Amino acid sequence: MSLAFQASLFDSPEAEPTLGSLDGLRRIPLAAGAWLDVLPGWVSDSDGLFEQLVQTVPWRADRREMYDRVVDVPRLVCSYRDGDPLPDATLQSARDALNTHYAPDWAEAFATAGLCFYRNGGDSVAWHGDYVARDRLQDTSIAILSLGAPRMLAVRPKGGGEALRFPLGHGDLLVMGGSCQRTHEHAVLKTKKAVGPRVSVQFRPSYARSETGARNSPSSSRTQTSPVVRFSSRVENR
Ligand SMILES: O=C(O)CCC(=O)C(=O)O
Ligand SMILES: [Fe+2]
Repeated sequence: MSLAFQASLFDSPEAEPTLGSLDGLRRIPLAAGAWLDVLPGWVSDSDGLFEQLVQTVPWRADRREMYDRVVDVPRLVCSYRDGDPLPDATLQSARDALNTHYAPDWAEAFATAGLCFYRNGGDSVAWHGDYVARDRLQDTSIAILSLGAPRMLAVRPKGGGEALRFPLGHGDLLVMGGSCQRTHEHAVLKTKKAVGPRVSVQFRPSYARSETGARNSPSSSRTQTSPVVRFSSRVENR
């Protein structure tokens, strides 16, 4: 897979990724009990981590049924279930640190990891609330670690309202919490700007699922066959 990622100016080539303190998280309250926690630059020296994930994760190209046709999901994905070893020790440490930090607030630990690979500005995820979590009455937290080229994560209230846009850069952390999955939608929209590749790592409690609802483990996804995800409530390919 070719990589047009411009490595950070500050990473030394042999540097190991380092997790910063989560004490620096800043909370942004949204309407209706939703909130976001943001921490730019949580993971530093992460060029090697990014490149390793791009090269070694068994990325899968999903297809999904949209009304009467089957379309490509516009990004590559790989899902790690509760108990699956993660593809890099830093991701394990990141999930442990998040669980330690948030443990006093809720009982549902981050357990799974969904990885998305956005190859360029044409890759995207359409407006959605994460599967299962959006239909629950209880609050859910989902943490996103962004690596590689910056992309904008947009968040808006369900049913209309102003969209907030958060630039997620290399090593940045954003946690969606409270009622966010059921009262708000989020998206990484396509852009015509020339943007490099990006990997998003989403940590979720075990019941919550990514936008497509896909839950296959890496072992079941190593084949290059692309299962069709039957799920068509939104227009995906825009
Ligand atoms: O790319 C991201 O950071 C968000 C991905 C996402 O929302 C999803 O897969 O459910
Ligand atoms: Fe999502």
